[in-house]
Amino acid sequence: MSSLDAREALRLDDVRKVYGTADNPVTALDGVTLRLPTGSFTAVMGPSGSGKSTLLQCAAGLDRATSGSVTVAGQPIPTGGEAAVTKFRRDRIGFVFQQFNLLPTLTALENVTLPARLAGRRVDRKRCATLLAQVGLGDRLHHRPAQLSGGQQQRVAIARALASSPALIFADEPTGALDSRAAREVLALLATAVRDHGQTVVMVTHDPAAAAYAGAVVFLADGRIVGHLARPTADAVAERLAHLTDAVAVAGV
Ligand SMILES: Nc1ncnc2c1ncn2[C@@H]1O[C@H](COP(=O)(O)OP(=O)(O)OP(=O)(O)O)[C@@H](O)[C@H]1O
Repeated sequence: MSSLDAREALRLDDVRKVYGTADNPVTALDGVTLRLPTGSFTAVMGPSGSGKSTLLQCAAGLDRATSGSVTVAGQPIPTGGEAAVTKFRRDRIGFVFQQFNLLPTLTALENVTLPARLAGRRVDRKRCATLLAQVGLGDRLHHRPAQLSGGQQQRVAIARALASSPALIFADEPTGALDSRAAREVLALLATAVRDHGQTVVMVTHDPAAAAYAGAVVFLADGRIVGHLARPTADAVAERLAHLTDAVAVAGV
């Protein structure tokens, strides 16, 4: 595939991220190369401190890699000022966070239309309402977040992420604040967005049961990709993860 191939929703080439000072550097990502095709659902897993959040931050343009390149749907993340990167993110990337990140004073529908309003795009309220109906909240359009359960709030956040038809959705521990039933509903929605609508999703999770909803799992340890599992089951993921955590402990990291 060429470097401008839009069938590749995400491409990382030899991405390194070093925090700290020259005297005391912390290498959070140590040469990560990754290609994710459009329409894929990938879970990113690894021991604590392995670089999962850093990978997501750099891949989403929320933080800048120290070296290497990140390409979203064939377009490199701009290297210019913050305004260009913000526009790039708004146009191409959706986010789902552990704590939902809804605005408490806005209704469900207003939360879903907000990104378009902020970006100065035409607001398609009908489409946003349809998305809320698709995530099972057709009768909650005018409720505020405090009037919704955690699972319902996360479903609003998913509708919000889908509203701009982004090339890529990043989900950071999307089920971390939910009970297991609400978690299953949220994961099923993400999987449906991928299967039925060709959405691309990258999800950071600690939970093997959540990872099993993805089509593939990428394992990180010590800032490097150390494994890949296609068609994961919760048991297979848990086993791989246990080995990784043991290996990190043995290495004294
Ligand atoms: N802003 C920062 N400044 C310095 N070091 C950092 C910073 N952010 C992360 N790190 C370090 O980079 C490494 C990777 O951190 P990261 O948060 O990406 O790991 P993680 O896999 O997401 O961990 P967890 O599962 O615990 O959330 C760790 O060693 C961490 O201490």
